[in-house]
Amino acid sequence: MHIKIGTRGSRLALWQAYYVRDLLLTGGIDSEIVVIETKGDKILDRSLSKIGSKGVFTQELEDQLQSGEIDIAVHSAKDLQSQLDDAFEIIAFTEREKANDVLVSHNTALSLKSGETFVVGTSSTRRIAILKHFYPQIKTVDMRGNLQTRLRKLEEGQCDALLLAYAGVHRMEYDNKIAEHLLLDEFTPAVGQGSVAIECAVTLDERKKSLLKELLNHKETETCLLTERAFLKRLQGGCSIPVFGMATLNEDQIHITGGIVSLDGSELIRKTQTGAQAFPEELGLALADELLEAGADRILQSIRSQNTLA
Ligand SMILES: NCc1[nH]cc(CCC(=O)O)c1CC(=O)O
Repeated sequence: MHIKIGTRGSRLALWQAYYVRDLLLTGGIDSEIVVIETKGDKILDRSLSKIGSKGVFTQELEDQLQSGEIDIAVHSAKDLQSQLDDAFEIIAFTEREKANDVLVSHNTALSLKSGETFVVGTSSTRRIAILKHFYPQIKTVDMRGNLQTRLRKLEEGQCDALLLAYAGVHRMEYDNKIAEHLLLDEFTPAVGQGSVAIECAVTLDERKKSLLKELLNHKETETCLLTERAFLKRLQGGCSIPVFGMATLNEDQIHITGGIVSLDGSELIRKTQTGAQAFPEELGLALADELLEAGADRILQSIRSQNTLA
């Protein structure tokens, strides 16, 4: 059997594709990597919320899954929208890396906790709103592009530090620039952060599907991500909405903590729920419902009206 792996061309995306290729090789399966450029890779000068975030990094990959040019598409799980088109499915989530965010700088003495004022580069609405909530002394500047581009901008002095996912920083071997590991109960990650999702067309050969699942899927991570993604789907949070959520598994219990922050950081709602491992989606939906009742509904409304005005 031979598998064609579709991926975007950034260094992090290629790392993910080679990681999947290695897992397949360990199981005796040969594969090749097909690099596909997406709209999100081409458009760097406008904010994602303006080009319409839905599928900008996935459309071209899905086109090639559908036509059979590639067997699987490899994504950072957090970049994959919570509601896939009916023609596609996620067949595997790889084992999650540590999911926390980190502060990255040439000056590794920098710290949010220090209370000092400095400039942080990030385009994530979640990170900006959480910074405003817990660390109002910090200034932020918009910082798009892949990790290498952002690090170059840091080097040029456009900001003092970047706020990034540990997983990407570690995979790109920039660990020596980590100034601070941020707390999971302040900077709760985006849903899916740290795991790689494997997508295929529902029509893919069943033999291929079951072998891919066996070699690539990490059961515990899958349970956590199914919980988180059901939660996100109910809140309808794309990347332009500061929703956060993270599930962990302890014996046969899933714990999920999740919430939402208003764009100006003034209001942050967080809730935690625990449920049986056998019912991840139900737990994610229950947490979302609890949040909606506790005021997330109102925050979402106000964010949506601000986004349409922008
Ligand atoms: N939105 C871009 C993106 N998608 C996945 C990662 C990091 C790796 C991961 O979480 O899988 C990043 C960069 C970042 O947020 O720092």
